[in-house]
Amino acid sequence: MRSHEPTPTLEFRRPTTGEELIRFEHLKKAFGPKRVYDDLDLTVRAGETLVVIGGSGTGKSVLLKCLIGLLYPDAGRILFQGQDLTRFHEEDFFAVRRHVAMVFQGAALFDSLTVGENVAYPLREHFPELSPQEISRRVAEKLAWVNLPGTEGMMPADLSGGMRKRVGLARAIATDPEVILWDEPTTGLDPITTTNVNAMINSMKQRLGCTSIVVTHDMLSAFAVADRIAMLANRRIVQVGTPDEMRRSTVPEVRAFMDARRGEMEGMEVAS
Ligand SMILES: Nc1ncnc2c1ncn2[C@@H]1O[C@H](COP(=O)(O)OP(=O)(O)OP(=O)(O)O)[C@@H](O)[C@H]1O
Repeated sequence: MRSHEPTPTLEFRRPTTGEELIRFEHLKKAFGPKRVYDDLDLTVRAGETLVVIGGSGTGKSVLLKCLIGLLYPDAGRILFQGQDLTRFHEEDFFAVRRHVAMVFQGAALFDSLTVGENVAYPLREHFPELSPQEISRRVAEKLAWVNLPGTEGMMPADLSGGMRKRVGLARAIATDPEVILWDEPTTGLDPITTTNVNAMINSMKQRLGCTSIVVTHDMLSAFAVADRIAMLANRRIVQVGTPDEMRRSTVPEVRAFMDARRGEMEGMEVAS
């Protein structure tokens, strides 16, 4: 919880591709005795897909949660177009979430609402001025984008896991966010659905021109979508680079992580 000094609400301007959009600076975070970050630095550029890799429990999801105000770091700054989000109160993050949408690990749908009502939910929250016709139009558009046209009247319980995931995505992108956060988007999915999710991440970039941060330990997925890959280990980012730079890395933590996943990587080389 923040102290009650006045904070500005987020001022957003459309970024130019390649400019610095988000910067995590000297971030520290602990849960009791468990130190997650000691001094974490990471920059995200507008229009890129940045994949954050790292072992289990290294703090990949915590990073995304700090960005949308579900958690606060203990020290350091999170700059969004130069505005320090760590000074924002919880209620100020409402404005941030219109521009930064998170696709959760589970689809986290409202089971008592239809598919259409689920996708309409953030639109009603963030754009109360929209007419019911415009909301229906946008819902239909987003469901078509995730290859689920005409499913507005279905209930979440009637959908397969992969379909639920896609409805979750349609809901996350309903407000046309500039930044999409993907938390383990391919975990637990079969290979075909995984390929579809990777294609979706790439197509959102083409369609929305958005910036994505993808948290995963699925290296196939990482290499399929990343412009750059950041490796989290030992409570900090140990290297950021293009997929090729990471493949050729001599940083011990990166090498160890890649070597442990050699099977996956070889599969990828055969497949490509
Ligand atoms: N709300 C919380 N309260 C206490 N500890 C937490 C909380 N959220 C995360 N942690 C701890 O912080 C550490 C980092 O968690 P995080 O979920 O970011 O890991 P991760 O890298 O995403 O792991 P995984 O790949 O297994 O999902 C873990 O040790 C986790 O138990």
